[in-house]
Amino acid sequence: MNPRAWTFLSRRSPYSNAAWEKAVLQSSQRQEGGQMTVLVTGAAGFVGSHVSLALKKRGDGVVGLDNFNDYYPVELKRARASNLEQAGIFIVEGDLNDQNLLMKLFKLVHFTHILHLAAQAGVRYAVKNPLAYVHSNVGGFVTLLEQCKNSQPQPAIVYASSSSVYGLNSKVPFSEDDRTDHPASLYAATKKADEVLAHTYNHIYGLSITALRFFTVYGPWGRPDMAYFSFTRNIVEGKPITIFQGPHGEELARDFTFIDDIVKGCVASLDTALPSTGSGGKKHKKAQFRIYNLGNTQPVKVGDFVSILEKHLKKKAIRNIIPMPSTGDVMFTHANVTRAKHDLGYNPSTDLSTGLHIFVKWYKSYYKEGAGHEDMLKGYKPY
Ligand SMILES: NC(=O)c1ccc[n+]([C@@H]2O[C@H](COP(=O)([O-])OP(=O)(O)OC[C@H]3O[C@@H](n4cnc5c(N)ncnc54)[C@H](O)[C@@H]3O)[C@@H](O)[C@H]2O)c1
Ligand SMILES: O=C(O)[C@H]1O[C@H](OP(=O)(O)OP(=O)(O)OC[C@H]2O[C@@H](n3ccc(=O)[nH]c3=O)[C@H](O)[C@@H]2O)[C@H](O)[C@@H](O)[C@H]1O
Repeated sequence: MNPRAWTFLSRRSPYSNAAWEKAVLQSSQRQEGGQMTVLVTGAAGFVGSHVSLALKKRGDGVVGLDNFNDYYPVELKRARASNLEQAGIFIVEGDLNDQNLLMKLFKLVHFTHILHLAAQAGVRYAVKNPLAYVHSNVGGFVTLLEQCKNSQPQPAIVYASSSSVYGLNSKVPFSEDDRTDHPASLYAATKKADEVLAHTYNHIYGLSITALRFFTVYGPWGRPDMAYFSFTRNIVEGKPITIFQGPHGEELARDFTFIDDIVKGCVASLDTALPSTGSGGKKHKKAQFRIYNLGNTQPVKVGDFVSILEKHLKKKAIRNIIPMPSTGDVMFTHANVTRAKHDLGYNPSTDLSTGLHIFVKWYKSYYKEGAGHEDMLKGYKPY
C-alpha cells in the first residue's frame, strides 16, 4: 500500500477495517538490519517523530500512536506525521486510554519494545488544565502498562520521565538517586507518579522498564509552547518576550538538551533493554528497572540563552523581565549523566549555540519568515 494513502486512513477512527490493519502491519515490518518492532506513542510529537525516524532508518519496524490533540497547533503534528508517512511509518490515530484500540493493536502486532512518549507535556499549562495531565500521564500510562502486562510475550518498555521530578531539589548536579518527592508542579507530580507506577508494574508483573528523565529538549520540529520556540517567534515578529526571574531577582537556568542527543539516548536505551520476564500477568523472575538522566550537563541562564538566539536571528529581543509566576517553574536544572554515559554510552555532543543555530535555520525555512505563522500559538495561553 502506498503510504501516501495513510493520512486519510489514520484519521478514520474505526480500527476494525482491513485497510487499517494492512497499514499497521506494513509499518511494523522490519527491514534489513532491523532488530525490533517498536510501538512509539506520541509519534506525532516533537521527540516521538525524531526517534521514530531514527529507528525506521536503521530497519526497525515502527508503528506510531498519537491522539493529535490541540494543546499546540495540530498542523505541526500533521506535518511531522507526513514526514513519518513518507518514511513508511503509519501513525494510528487514537488515545492511550482506548483499551479496545490497544488490545486490537497488540493482537495484530507483536511489539518487542514500547517507546512511550505520549503525554500532556508543559510545566505551566498544568495550572490551567490539570485533568489533561491526569488523563494522559496517569490514566493513559496505566492503560498502556495493563496492556503490556497482559501481552504474551511482554514487550520491554522505555518511557519519558522528566527533569521536573527533581522539583525543589537543591543539590547539583541532579543525580538519579537524589530525592524526587517534592515536585513543584502538577506536571512533575504526574511524571513522578509514572516512575512509581512503573516500579509497581516491574515488581508485580516482571515488565522491563526504563525511565528517561529528559532535560528541556529543543531542536527542529520542536514544541511551539516551549521558550526557545515562542521566543524565536516573538523576536522575529518584533514582539516582546517575557523572561521570568526568581523572588530575589535571580536568573533561572536550564540544562537545555539538543534533540539529536535525546534521540541517541532513547535508541541506546531500547538497544540495552532486557526482555520482560513475566507472562499471563505473572512475574517469573526479577526484571530490569532503570532510571537515567538525559541532559546536556551545561546549564545556561535564560537571559544568556536569549542572547544566543538574538545572535542567530540577527535581531534584538524586547525583554520584559517579570517575577516568576507561581505556575510550577523551578529555579534551575542540571543533569549528572554519569550513569547514562556508563550504561548507554550517552555522550551529549551539541552545545547550545550550535543547536539553536540548527533550530533557527529550520524555523525560518518552515515558517518562511514573515508569513504563515500567525496562528502558530493560536489559543495557547498557559499562564
Ligand atoms: N520536550 C521536552 O523538553 C521534554 C522534557 C522532559 C520530558 N519530556 C517528555 O517527553 C515526552 C515527549 O515530549 P514532546 O516534547 O515530544 O511533547 P509533544 O507534546 O510534542 O509530544 C507528545 C505527543 O503525545 C500525544 N499525546 C498526548 N496525550 C495523548 C494520549 N492520551 N493518547 C495519545 N497520544 C497522546 C500528543 O498529541 C503529542 O503529539 C513527553 O512524555 C514529555 O512529558 C519532554
Ligand atoms: O525538562 C523538563 O522536564 C521540562 O522541560 C520543559 O520545561 P521548561 O524547562 O519549563 O521549558 P520551557 O517552557 O522551554 O522554559 C525554559 C525556561 O524559560 C523560562 N521561561 C519560559 C517561558 C516564558 O515565557 N518565560 C520564561 O522565562 C522557564 O521558566 C524556563 O526556565 C518542557 O516544556 C516540559 O515538558 C518538561 O518536561
